[in-house]
Amino acid sequence: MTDDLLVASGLRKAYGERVAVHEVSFTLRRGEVLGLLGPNGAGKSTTVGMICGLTVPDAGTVTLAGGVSLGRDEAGYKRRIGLVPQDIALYEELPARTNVELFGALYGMPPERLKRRADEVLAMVGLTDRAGDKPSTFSGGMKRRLNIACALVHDPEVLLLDEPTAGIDPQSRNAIFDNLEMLKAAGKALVYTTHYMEEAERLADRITIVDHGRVVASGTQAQLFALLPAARTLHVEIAGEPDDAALAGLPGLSRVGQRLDVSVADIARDAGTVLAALAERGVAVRGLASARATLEDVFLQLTGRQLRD
Ligand SMILES: Nc1ncnc2c1ncn2[C@@H]1O[C@H](COP(=O)(O)OP(=O)(O)OP(=O)(O)O)[C@@H](O)[C@H]1O
Repeated sequence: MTDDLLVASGLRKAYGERVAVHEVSFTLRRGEVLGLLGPNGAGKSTTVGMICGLTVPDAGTVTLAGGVSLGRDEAGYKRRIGLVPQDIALYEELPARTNVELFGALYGMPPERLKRRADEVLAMVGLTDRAGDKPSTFSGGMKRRLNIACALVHDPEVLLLDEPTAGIDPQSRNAIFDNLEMLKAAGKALVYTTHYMEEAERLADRITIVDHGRVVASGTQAQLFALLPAARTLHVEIAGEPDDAALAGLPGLSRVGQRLDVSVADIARDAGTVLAALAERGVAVRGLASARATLEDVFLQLTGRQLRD
């Protein structure tokens, strides 16, 4: 018996000769945000499409708790899933409230419940005051939030969000993150696709890194950072021109002009050792800073490439 709410197993999709998703598997639990992190073209949208039933996989299965799958009970499956697509999907000239109600009607929600629920989801995304206005008068961030409200109207257990912050300002992005954190606290399970490692770091409990349609690593942030040879980099600013011969033999060190970057596993333990070794070699230190490893470092370590172009 597992407490997985959704299990995606061996998903594969090719478009003609091009294989968009080779083999993607992951699990999702209640109250969890799973980050699907990967560069443009990694296969994230195709994967999301297969989970919500918009794209038919060539192979693989997606099963919800209770054994419900698209093949066995399509309507039952879709009622439990909400999708916030990458491209905003709204009727621009219909009021925000009508947009939400239309999405609810697709799921056959009875009118009374739909009315109540439309109020709830519009409040949730902070659009109560604009419920009677048309999306054509909204900012990009407000449209994104309305799209989230539409995806939530039928009260799904799983919410799939495909790059939901594309093209919006930082303030709107924070408003969306607040909404998502609230949903998570309410026990919803979220799949959040992004190529922004900062977003995955902030929101995700577990992260599945995809590249070229394959899962290259999966785990909590701590588990992913453990794949790196060092958890932090120590930046040491030095005086004068260092003698490379004097620096030779110091492990994990690289020099960028008058800055030395030293990879260290444990800052408290290793910083003193590094400084002592430099003093011993007659290298004068003018400044010291440290930076923690990021998911960008993890991606680089695993693929040899940057996450962003
Ligand atoms: N309908 C389609 N027809 C043909 N090729 C497609 C189609 N959809 C996606 N692809 C290709 O599949 C690969 C994966 O695309 P996908 O959109 O899933 O990636 P992504 O990780 O979501 O990228 P992005 O963040 O840029 O949307 C790409 O090479 C893309 O060109």
